[in-house]
Amino acid sequence: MTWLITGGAGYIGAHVARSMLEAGERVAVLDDLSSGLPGRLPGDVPLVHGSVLDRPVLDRAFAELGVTGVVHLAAKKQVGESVEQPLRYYRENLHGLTVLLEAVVAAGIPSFVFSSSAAVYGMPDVELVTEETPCVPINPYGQTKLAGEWLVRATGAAYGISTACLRYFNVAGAARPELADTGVFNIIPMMFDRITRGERPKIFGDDYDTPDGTCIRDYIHIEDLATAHLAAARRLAERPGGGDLTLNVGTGRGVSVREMADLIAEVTGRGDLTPEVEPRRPGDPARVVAANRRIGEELGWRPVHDVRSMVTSAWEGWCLHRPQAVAGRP
Ligand SMILES: O=c1ccn([C@@H]2O[C@H](COP(=O)(O)OP(=O)(O)O[C@H]3O[C@H](CO)[C@H](O)[C@H](O)[C@H]3O)[C@@H](O)[C@H]2O)c(=O)[nH]1
Repeated sequence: MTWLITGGAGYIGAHVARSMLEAGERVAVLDDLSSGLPGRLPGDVPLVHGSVLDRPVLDRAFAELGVTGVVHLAAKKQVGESVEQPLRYYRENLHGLTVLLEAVVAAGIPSFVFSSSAAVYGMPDVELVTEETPCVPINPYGQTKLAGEWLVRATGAAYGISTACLRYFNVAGAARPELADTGVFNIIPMMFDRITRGERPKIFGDDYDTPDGTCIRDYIHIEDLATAHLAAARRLAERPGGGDLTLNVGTGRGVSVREMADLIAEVTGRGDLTPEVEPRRPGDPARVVAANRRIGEELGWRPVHDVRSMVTSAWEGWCLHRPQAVAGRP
């Protein structure tokens, strides 16, 4: 099989590509390089510079590369930006998916893995979020992921394509510093950013109904997330002809913002910069932790990395990508 990974030069995509290559799969990448970096990929991986919105590029790539399965990760993923620019998010995430699926159907490709998100659940009011927990997304980003799942399942059912929708929880860490996330959009890089400026990290709200008052999340190491894609892709390849899987990809362990801040202080050696508590950030659920039984049963997958290795590897990546900032810190 040859798997085409859309968005394969991105932070998550490059880790998925690496994991699949190491397991002996044949991989090619399609990326518009709007945020992806070609240097994240081994030189011998075919890289098509193009968008999932560009049907002729897709048709050509499928034919020339002999693509037999797609792992679709190319998408916009910033919640705040999606509120400001909903049309852009619907266009890139949902229209892009539609064009891609049309090309998949036309080419007769039998397997499709879709990158979904815990954002589909919105503000879940449960201890552990199962795949049956109602999906009530609260921002355009989550809406495009939920509607994307519907579209993937409906297309799979209509055309006999085997599909998997993977709902990622909070992704963090890096397999190697060069592959680290370069964005500053999530708690770990946001706290690194403050710390390297010599500023105190911020905690958005400590009056939630949780043991220490701060929000709880389920952080999943990017290498574990990548092996979940590998396992899903292999499962689809083994069972062609249709059928769909919808799976949470999380650890089942909750970590509070306060615990994360303590760990970050320890790893960066800046315990002197005690966090400052800010008001709650609008739209933050108190607790989002995955039930991960289904993915264990379906794919035999389980996470093996802990939160400390996520923070440590993310910090190594941060230091590599911002050497001056880190060297110049007070
Ligand atoms: O400097 C910071 C940054 C974040 N937080 C807090 O840390 C928690 C995690 O925030 P992130 O921004 O890292 O992640 P979210 O849980 O808000 O969002 C993530 O998970 C969502 C699904 O639940 C979506 O997938 C989204 O794209 C992804 O970034 C939140 O309580 C947030 O308020 C802080 O206290 N201080």
